[in-house]
Amino acid sequence: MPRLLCQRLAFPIPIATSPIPFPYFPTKSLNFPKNPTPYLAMANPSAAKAPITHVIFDMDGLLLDTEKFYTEVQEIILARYNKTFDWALKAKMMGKKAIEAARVFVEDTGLSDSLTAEDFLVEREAMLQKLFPTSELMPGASRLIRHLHAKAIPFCLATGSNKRHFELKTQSHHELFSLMHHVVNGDDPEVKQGKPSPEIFLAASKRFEGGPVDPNKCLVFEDAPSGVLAAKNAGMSVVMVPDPRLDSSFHDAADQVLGSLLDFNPSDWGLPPFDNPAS
Ligand SMILES: O=P(O)(O)OC[C@@H](O)CO
Ligand SMILES: [Mg+2]
Repeated sequence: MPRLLCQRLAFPIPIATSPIPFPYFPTKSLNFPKNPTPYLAMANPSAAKAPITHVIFDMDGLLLDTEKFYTEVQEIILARYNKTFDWALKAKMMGKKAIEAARVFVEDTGLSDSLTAEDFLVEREAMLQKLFPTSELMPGASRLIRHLHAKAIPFCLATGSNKRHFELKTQSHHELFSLMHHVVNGDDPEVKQGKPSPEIFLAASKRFEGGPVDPNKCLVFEDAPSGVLAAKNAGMSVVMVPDPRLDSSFHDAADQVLGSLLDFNPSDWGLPPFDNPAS
């Protein structure tokens, strides 16, 4: 398996050459449904990797530095119950639709007798609405989006965030996010189940010009284990840019792992190279 030396992480990162056997179930419990409906990949897993023609971006934690807001608010709520928030719980919640993440939160913290998932969402909403408008871009996000746009590579957004939260988070980044061909939100009618279901990425692939796009030709960028699984379950390739505090065992399913979008080399995926790689 070729090994890509990744400058930032300073250790070789394997690029998966053989597709992950499908249906793919995580090696670690990611709060998968009790009787998991096998998410059979839509693409033939043995097919050689087609060149990438379309890109699908995740948003929270990948393009915008917003996961810290969820953590901050959840720590405040847990402190009221003398409990602490940890990255094992974070790994299970991130990337999910709000109500699905809320159910994980109240169950895993043992609060379900005193706090319903719905009440948790109400409690955190006011605090999040103050924080979201201050959302900043992750390193490399603007450069990559503008590069793909300049080279006419179709790209879109598929985020577990609902439309209201999307608007709050992007309100000072309108011009950049307006470059997206389309946006699929977590509360989209076509998205019945959140990540790791492949639904949101399959819905996103359908809405490109001439869609649905062959999943084999789609490259997803994600930060969360649930998002990486969703991409693999959709038969797509996925570059993971995880928070350094996330346990590295959650990197296994990704085709490539980077320390930052600044480390992404489009040529690795048959995409046009940056005009000025050092920028
Ligand atoms: O899918 P993304 O954009 O990461 O959104 C997830 C969000 O619900 C917070 O974890
Ligand atoms: Mg994310």
